[in-house]
Amino acid sequence: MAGKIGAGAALARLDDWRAGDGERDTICKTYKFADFKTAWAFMSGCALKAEAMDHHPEWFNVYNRVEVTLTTHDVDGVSDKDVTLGVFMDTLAAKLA
Ligand SMILES: C[C@H](O)[C@H](O)[C@H]1CNC2=NC(N)=NC(=O)C2=N1
Repeated sequence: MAGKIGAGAALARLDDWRAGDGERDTICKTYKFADFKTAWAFMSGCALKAEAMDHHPEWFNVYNRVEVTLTTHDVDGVSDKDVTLGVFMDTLAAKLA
């Protein structure tokens, strides 16, 4: 099981992510797409990756905006899995831009 690395270490390996503002150790990012169907395509691609990783995002979608929070419940904080999923999300978002 991947250990907790903490939001700070994760943010050093990601672009334009930020630490969550609650008590929990999390990282967050808001993506804005051209329209709803592009946002949905992003979420669909990420959902398949999340299932393959058995590691799932906490997210909110309204129209073309997707707000993502990543943390690893099993270690009660940010782990390498969150970095891996965050990199995947950034790569897919760039392709859909
Ligand atoms: C049993 C445990 O819930 C599963 O192994 C997976 C499911 N998806 C998950 N997603 C996230 N973000 N953190 C987890 O610890 C996690 N665990």
